[in-house]
Amino acid sequence: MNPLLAAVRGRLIVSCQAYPGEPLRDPGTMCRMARAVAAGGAAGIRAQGLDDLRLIRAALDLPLIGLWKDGDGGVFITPTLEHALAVAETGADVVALDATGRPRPDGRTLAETVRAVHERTGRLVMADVSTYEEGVAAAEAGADVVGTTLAGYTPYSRTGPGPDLDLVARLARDLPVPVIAEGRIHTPGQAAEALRRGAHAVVVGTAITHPASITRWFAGAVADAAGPGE
Ligand SMILES: CC(=O)N[C@H](C=O)[C@@H](O)[C@H](O)[C@H](O)COP(=O)(O)O
Repeated sequence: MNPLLAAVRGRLIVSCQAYPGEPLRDPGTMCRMARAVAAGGAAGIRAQGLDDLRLIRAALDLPLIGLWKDGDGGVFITPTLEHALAVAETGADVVALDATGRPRPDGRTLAETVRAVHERTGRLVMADVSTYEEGVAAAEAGADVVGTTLAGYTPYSRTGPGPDLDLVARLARDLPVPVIAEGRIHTPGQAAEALRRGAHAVVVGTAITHPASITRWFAGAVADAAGPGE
């Protein structure tokens, strides 16, 4: 197994991302976030945006999964080969990209994109998928690792409040490449369960690095407990 993938086996990877318009949307801030989660035991970092990736790469030696979100509908996670090459250029070890069955904006197939990333950069490719069929196709297309990142985020995939651990288990059972559980893992128990269901590693983002969401969870619970006011 590739040493980078071996290094994250059975471990937690933390996604450090802030969204457009948010107060923490700043490469220096995300770099500090990455250092903070590394201090807490993260075995790898997943991050978005070329500036964030460059800073995090310079600050940390941990395996780094990079992506570039562009656009907000359809294929937006590292949507084209140009985006993927730019992510590789930052020094990220793994290029994460949309590997759903939807047409890619540059007209390339997933297999063509994966091959070009391998040949031109030598980086690993993480295929972000939303269904079992997409996971199988991504492995056939040459992806080095498959993530359940987009489960619940395509119009045709199962949506639920929690992670799709059945999808993790089925992919882990059938694919010849490691499967990373990612998406809506909100508790340590869910992260542990993902590993028990066969995941190679677990990516957690929101529940660790997105204070607005975490605050909303707590504020909602407190408001529910308080009940209707006077
Ligand atoms: C669907 C999409 O755009 N996912 C993104 C992919 O990088 C991030 O916004 C997520 O935070 C990440 O996947 C981790 O998941 P969660 O934050 O649920 O732990």
